[in-house]
Amino acid sequence: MSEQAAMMMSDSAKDAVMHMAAMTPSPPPSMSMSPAKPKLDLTLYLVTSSSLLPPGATLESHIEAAIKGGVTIVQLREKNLDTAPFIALGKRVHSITKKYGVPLLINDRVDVALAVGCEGAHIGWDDMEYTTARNILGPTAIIGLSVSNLTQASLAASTTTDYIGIGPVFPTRTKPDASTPLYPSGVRQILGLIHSKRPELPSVAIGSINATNLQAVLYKSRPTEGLPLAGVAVVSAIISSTDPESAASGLLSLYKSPAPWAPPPPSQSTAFTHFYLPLILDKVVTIIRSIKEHKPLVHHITNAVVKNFSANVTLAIGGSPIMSDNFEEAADLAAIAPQSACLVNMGTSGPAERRLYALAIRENNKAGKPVVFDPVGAGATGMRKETVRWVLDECGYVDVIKGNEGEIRTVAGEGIRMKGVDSGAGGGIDELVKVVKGVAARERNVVVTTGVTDVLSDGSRTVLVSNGHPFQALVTGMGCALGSVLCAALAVNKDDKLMSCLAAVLLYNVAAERAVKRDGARGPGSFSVAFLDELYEIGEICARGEGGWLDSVKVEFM
Ligand SMILES: Cc1ncc(COP(=O)(O)OP(=O)(O)O)c(N)n1
Ligand SMILES: Cc1ncsc1CCOP(=O)(O)O
Repeated sequence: MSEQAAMMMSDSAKDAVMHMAAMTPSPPPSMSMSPAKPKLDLTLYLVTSSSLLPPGATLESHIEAAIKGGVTIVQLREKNLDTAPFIALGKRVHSITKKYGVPLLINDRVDVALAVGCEGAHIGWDDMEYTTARNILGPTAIIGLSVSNLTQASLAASTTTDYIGIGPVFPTRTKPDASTPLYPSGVRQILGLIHSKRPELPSVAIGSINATNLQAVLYKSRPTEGLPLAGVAVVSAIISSTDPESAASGLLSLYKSPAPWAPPPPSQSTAFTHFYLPLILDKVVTIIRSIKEHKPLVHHITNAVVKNFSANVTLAIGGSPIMSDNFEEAADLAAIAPQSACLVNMGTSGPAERRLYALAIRENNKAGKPVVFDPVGAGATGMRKETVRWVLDECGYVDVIKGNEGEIRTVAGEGIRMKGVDSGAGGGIDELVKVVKGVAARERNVVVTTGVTDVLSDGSRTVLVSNGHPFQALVTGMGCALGSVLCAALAVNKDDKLMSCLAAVLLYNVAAERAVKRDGARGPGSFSVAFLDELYEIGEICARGEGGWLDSVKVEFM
């Protein structure tokens, strides 16, 4: 179809042409858009929307600047243009993209793509059916398909599409009619499904991706098996910028650098790989000694009930506690100390606290400082469930989630209701292990579940710890203050987060056992004082390089 023909045709005539093309089993060579399939690099995918340009900017100059900044593929997505101006714009833009060897695709309008003679089209579920588009554009055109759920992903992966656009990842103002946000965990599920159907098929994510969340999207969406995202697609992050070249180069450099919270390659964190107990306990001692040596800062965003006890626990192990709910110092606190971590405990949270969690998590992510999230009472109210979802889906990355069984089951999505904030009970330990592993794999972090037997997992390695004492359940703040110890251990040992958590849990629970053996620990009150003494004492023992206190550990590796 020629440019003129496409411009002059009514919609029904166009449909008729498309329909005829659909009936054609293989396209005549003249319909092919280019002799060979252009190289597809989805790394940084610019999707346009002229309406979002800053005042005075032109789409052409913006696209050229963005390509100079590193954009690898462009999609012309202009919802309000009639056919003739759309084709004219397409031709102008194509003359730019061709200069840089960057493919240009047209959104929705296969006829416009054909008239422009560009490299292909991107089509959604309300647009032309894939086979029809392929028949019209020919085998060498690049054609991408949108998917917003598993059913669409399954259908799209059974076509010969060149790539899949998964979205929206987050809520976005750019596409008011977009489906429910998938968040990185939903993208991950879709990637898993695509892998099972077409293992080589590349995908990009789209929907409010920007410099703040790009690395979290990449990291959290990465499936255990199969291809990770082949790129990210953005509209406003580049189009609305007054400096599109820097916006693009900034995104590209974030894309190419490892996330600050990503653990080093496995060869550097060997200690926990073979579950060799003496080696592991050696490492536990080293971590506890290191807390005393480096006095890591633990920024507590925690509930009023437990602040005092948490500060005392942090001090007893050699850390440096700061309790701050101040928006204005969250960024400084994340950056100020060479070794620090942030505890986000949602014990008493409301809308203001939620905004603070978001800020603190982002600032600590940026600074490469670990974040521990304690979803206190997660299942108790709708608001708490929503806070959990929001922290995990929208606030960036949390390195560790720590909670009791009921809380972790809620995080897993079981939605059980809890009475107050005490532990809920579920099935047996094997079933709990499955849940804990599942959450850790989904979030790509470490999950610590406290109970008579604590279950720690990073999604592939799991360890059970059965130390501790029933008095722990009778002291307010005892569960929350474990978050402080986890933070201190993570701050001094980021290489193997599961190992840091194990060190914290062993220190905490062995201290509890030793506390009840002390003279005078008659009940919860005297126990809590003796417990602080024991935390301190074990730190001193570790500082001397001694590991005898670990003789009583009850750990099982799975
Ligand atoms: C790369 C990429 N992925 C998804 C979309 C969304 O396409 P669609 O569902 O057709 O919605 P509109 O863009 O037409 O509003 C996309 N455009 N690009
Ligand atoms: C086209 C599209 N498809 C899903 S979300 C979206 C819009 C993305 O725009 P932005 O990057 O500005 O959120």
